[in-house]
Amino acid sequence: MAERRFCIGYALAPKKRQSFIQDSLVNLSASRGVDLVRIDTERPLLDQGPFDCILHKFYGVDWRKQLVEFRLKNPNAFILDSPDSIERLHNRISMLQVVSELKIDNPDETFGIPKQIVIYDKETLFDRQAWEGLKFPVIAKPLVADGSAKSHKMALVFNHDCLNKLKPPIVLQEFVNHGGIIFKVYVVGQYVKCVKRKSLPDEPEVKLGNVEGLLSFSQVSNMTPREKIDDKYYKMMQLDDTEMPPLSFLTDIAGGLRRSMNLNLFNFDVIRDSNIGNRYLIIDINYFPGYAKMPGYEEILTDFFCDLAQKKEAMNRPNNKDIEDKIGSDRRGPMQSVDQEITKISINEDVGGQSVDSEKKESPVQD
Ligand SMILES: Nc1ncnc2c1ncn2[C@@H]1O[C@H](COP(=O)(O)OP(=O)(O)OP(=O)(O)O)[C@@H](O)[C@H]1O
Ligand SMILES: O=P(O)(O)O[C@H]1[C@H](OP(=O)(O)O)[C@@H](OP(=O)(O)O)[C@@H](O)[C@@H](O)[C@@H]1OP(=O)(O)O
Ligand SMILES: [Mg+2]
Ligand SMILES: [Mg+2]
Repeated sequence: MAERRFCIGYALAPKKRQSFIQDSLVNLSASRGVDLVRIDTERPLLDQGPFDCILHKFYGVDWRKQLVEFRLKNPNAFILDSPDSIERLHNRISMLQVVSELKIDNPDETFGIPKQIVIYDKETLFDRQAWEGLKFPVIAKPLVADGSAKSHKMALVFNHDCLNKLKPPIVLQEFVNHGGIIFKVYVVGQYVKCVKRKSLPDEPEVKLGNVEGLLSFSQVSNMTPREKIDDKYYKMMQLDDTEMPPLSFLTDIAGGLRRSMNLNLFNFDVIRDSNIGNRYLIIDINYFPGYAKMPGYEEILTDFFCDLAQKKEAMNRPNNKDIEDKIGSDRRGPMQSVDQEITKISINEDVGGQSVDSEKKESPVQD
């Protein structure tokens, strides 16, 4: 009998396709029965396939409609992840709200988010009352985080004098000294991996190079060669002495976020407060981040795909009790909970106003 293969269609922007779809991943997945097939987003999705799973980081009203139609025709296929769930990460307030609601019992470490306010118009920007409780310096971030270049344009603001340079809607977030190092925590289903990266230096140093009361920057922790973050990178960037946060702590946070956001593929940025050594702050969550920079990304992603394939196979069997038990004893814990999340997809038919038009989105500072 012919081998049953699991077909994953991917819809990714060219930059993401280039970084993520590498031969090493495609070949490893293929050797384990998983085919990665490019979806031509210029053609109707329903004319392509068949697909057991759709992997996407692609936006727009039309794409959402196509996913709704695909879902109706293929009720047993997985869609990673649901556009509604991803949408939450496109707004820097709803993105971090989920962190504030998370409860984790940990005697040794605490976590939260920096103090922040949202400003929708210029009037409120100059209203001192709106700033109550917020201390300089602050980071002005565009409210929208849709992946456009503008949505990554930030500004460090040191005083009230340069506020006219800011363009609402923005989030003003207190700058927290964190020793110039950021932890990026990658989540792939139940798998969690933390890496270190260079970040903004602490306040006195960052203030030095600034004369105007405002310092613009963009994707500072992404200024890294497009290669894997490994020990060589840590040495080169002088990051090797920095202690990682406890992995069990990060895994608890990752699991909590995964469940409450109903997402499988994301990363979150964590900084450690220099003044309170065991206090961690989550400052950003990104959908489908740059996994290719994660050491061993091919194995990690392939394991995840194979888990999906196994689950699909189990779902197709008339009596799947034994298989469910087998998957349940998997080394990464029960698949059931992950897959309940994957299959529990609701795509809102009413997609008006949800599209992402990168050119129309504003940056926080005047161009
Ligand atoms: N509250 C904060 N305190 C100190 N530094 C911060 C804070 N918020 C952000 N930063 C710094 O600014 C950088 C960019 O911020 P943030 O991660 O929110 O932007 P982003 O454009 O969404 O990033 P990404 O490229 O990860 O999507 C961070 O990597 C970190 O170096
Ligand atoms: O550029 P890379 O592939 O490495 O991935 C980056 C990704 O860019 P891409 O999805 O457009 O490619 C970004 O997504 P958008 O916010 O722009 O949607 C964001 O998630 C970054 O945090 C990722 O970097 P990482 O945090 O993993 O270092
Ligand atoms: Mg970030
Ligand atoms: Mg981000």
